[in-house]
Amino acid sequence: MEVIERVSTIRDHMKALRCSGKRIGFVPTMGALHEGHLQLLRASAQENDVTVCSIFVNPTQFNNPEDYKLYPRTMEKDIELLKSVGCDVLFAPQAEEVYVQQSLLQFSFGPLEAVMEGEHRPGHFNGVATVVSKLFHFVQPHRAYFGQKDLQQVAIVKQLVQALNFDVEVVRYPTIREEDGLAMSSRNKRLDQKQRQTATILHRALQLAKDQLGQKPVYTIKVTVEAFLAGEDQVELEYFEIVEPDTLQPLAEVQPGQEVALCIAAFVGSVRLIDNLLVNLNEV
Ligand SMILES: Nc1ncnc2c1ncn2[C@@H]1O[C@H](COP(=O)(O)OP(=O)(O)OP(=O)(O)O)[C@@H](O)[C@H]1O
Ligand SMILES: CC(C)(CO)[C@@H](O)C(=O)[O-]
Ligand code: BAL
Repeated sequence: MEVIERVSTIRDHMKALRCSGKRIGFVPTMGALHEGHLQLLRASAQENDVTVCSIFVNPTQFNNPEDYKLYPRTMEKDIELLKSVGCDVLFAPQAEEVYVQQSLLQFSFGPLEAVMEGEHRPGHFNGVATVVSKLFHFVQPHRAYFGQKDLQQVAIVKQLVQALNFDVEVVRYPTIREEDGLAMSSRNKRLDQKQRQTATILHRALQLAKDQLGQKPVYTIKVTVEAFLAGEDQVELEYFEIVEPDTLQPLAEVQPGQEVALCIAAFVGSVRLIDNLLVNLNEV
């Protein structure tokens, strides 16, 4: 596996690969890799000639400085894991090179960024859109893989690709979970043993809501989920929403046969976690 730090080097390397007719798959990450990331990488390795992974803890998408400082960084172990799944190129740039000047770019995603992560993490999607645009320019992938765990991020990236005419196919890959249902996430590494057990409450809350879908009104389901989390020590619910899965707009009611997304964000101790479930109302 090639490990590349410099922007000029990755540009030259990718240009050469594209010119030789290779199909390029790309998995952007912030590192501290886990099985969720590895599945995205395996899918890319299977569906493309060359797989590139980026590891870059992007400062502009953190609305909370403490979250940025404490974000897990495990580069040596990450390199071993990348080799084990057949990744061809790791791009791990320095922030000074990605941001040669303070970023002044302003994106606007309209209603899509007015809810959930966009509402609760001001500036977050502007930082994501900025860095994803830069990474797409550097890597020039044919396909880019993103996890369903960050459902709103996938929708933002799809809108970005359309708005800027990037010639990139965006693939949404299903959420990979621990055996007890907790969605894998790099931030899980910051949970202590007790909090790690408690953290399954996000998934349990989504299951509880799913069981009531189509039987109880949306408002009642939301109140039930709020009460479920309110009873738990060290847990603070930020939002629970039932939304349309593409526009991410909250639904006041649901119809038979409709596809909906159940989305949740909550603090467990000081660690903020998110999760979601896609549900077809015909199947509940
Ligand atoms: N459990 C998972 N299943 C599938 N994809 C995942 C999972 N966790 C993360 N991803 C995807 O991996 C890519 C890189 O994510 P990132 O490096 O931020 O890791 P993360 O585990 O989401 O960490 P955190 O949420 O703590 O930032 C994103 O597209 C993300 O959606
Ligand atoms: C897409 C991404 C790598 C941009 O920094 C990040 O938001 C992530 O890891 O999901
Ligand atoms: N995995 C999404 C990136 C973030 O939470 O900042």
